[in-house]
Amino acid sequence: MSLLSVEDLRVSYGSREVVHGVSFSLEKGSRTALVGESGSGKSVTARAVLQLDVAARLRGSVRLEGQELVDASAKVVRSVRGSRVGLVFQDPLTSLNPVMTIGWQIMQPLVIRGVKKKEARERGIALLSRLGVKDASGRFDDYPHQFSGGMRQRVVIAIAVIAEPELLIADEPTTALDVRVQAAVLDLLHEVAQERGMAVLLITHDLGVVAGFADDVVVMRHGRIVETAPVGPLFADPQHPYTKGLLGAVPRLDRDPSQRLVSVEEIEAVSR
Ligand SMILES: Nc1ncnc2c1ncn2[C@@H]1O[C@H](COP(=O)(O)OP(=O)(O)OP(=O)(O)O)[C@@H](O)[C@H]1O
Repeated sequence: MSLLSVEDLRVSYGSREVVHGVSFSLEKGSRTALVGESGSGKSVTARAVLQLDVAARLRGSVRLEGQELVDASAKVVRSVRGSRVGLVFQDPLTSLNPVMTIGWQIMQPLVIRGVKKKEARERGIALLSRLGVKDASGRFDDYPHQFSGGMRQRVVIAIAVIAEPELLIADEPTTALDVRVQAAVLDLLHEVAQERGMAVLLITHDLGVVAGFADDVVVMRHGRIVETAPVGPLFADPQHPYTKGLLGAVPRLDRDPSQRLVSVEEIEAVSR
């Protein structure tokens, strides 16, 4: 049985349907990237998995290890959120509480599950250190404003994974960071996911980050999936014209410099 199985998921806001029946699945411990240009429905799809948006009306099926979430009670969905499925969003500042120490925030998912404070603290410091924060014990009682953007995003990841969820949904987790920090944070996320056997659904518009991170890629466009493939075949031999266009728009060091990049208008034209 798949860890996450999404079938014919439709999402509407009022009378406007923005996701038109998407289906994909994630196996335990696997990493899938959901890619597509801005507005293609990636975030709406990811948020629908955990019903984070009260205004969204869902149809279809979202099952976590066979358990249907679309028509589940709010209590069931709440119990899945944060414990079985962790979440990381783009902006670490809005994800953190500015008046609580980062240590307190990292410990919370454990403390509310009955772990003693001393143990929660030790596990929090070890995880923060694993995520590349130097002097993690000395900095555990700092406040978010005392951390740089890259460090804050490590804190957000620590909060999301400390209770060892089976699945992490990471929506553009590094977009707000500079390129060097982006790569470091994604590498760490990859390592921590592997160590813990945690599956990851990574939402990104950046195909450059997909190659080193994901096993499988789901390409969305205009609220539909246009292609699903393992990462190797997708990069080597994309089937859909839109995917070809997306790949053609990625700058590569090994590209023949005499060839231009493909523009978004050209992608639109070729896949219309
Ligand atoms: N709360 C909302 N109410 C109404 N429409 C929404 C809402 N959230 C998203 N949409 C619409 O759904 C469509 C898909 O948006 P979504 O945010 O999923 O795109 P995306 O692929 O994640 O793009 P981006 O990378 O820019 O976040 C867009 O047309 C957007 O305007």
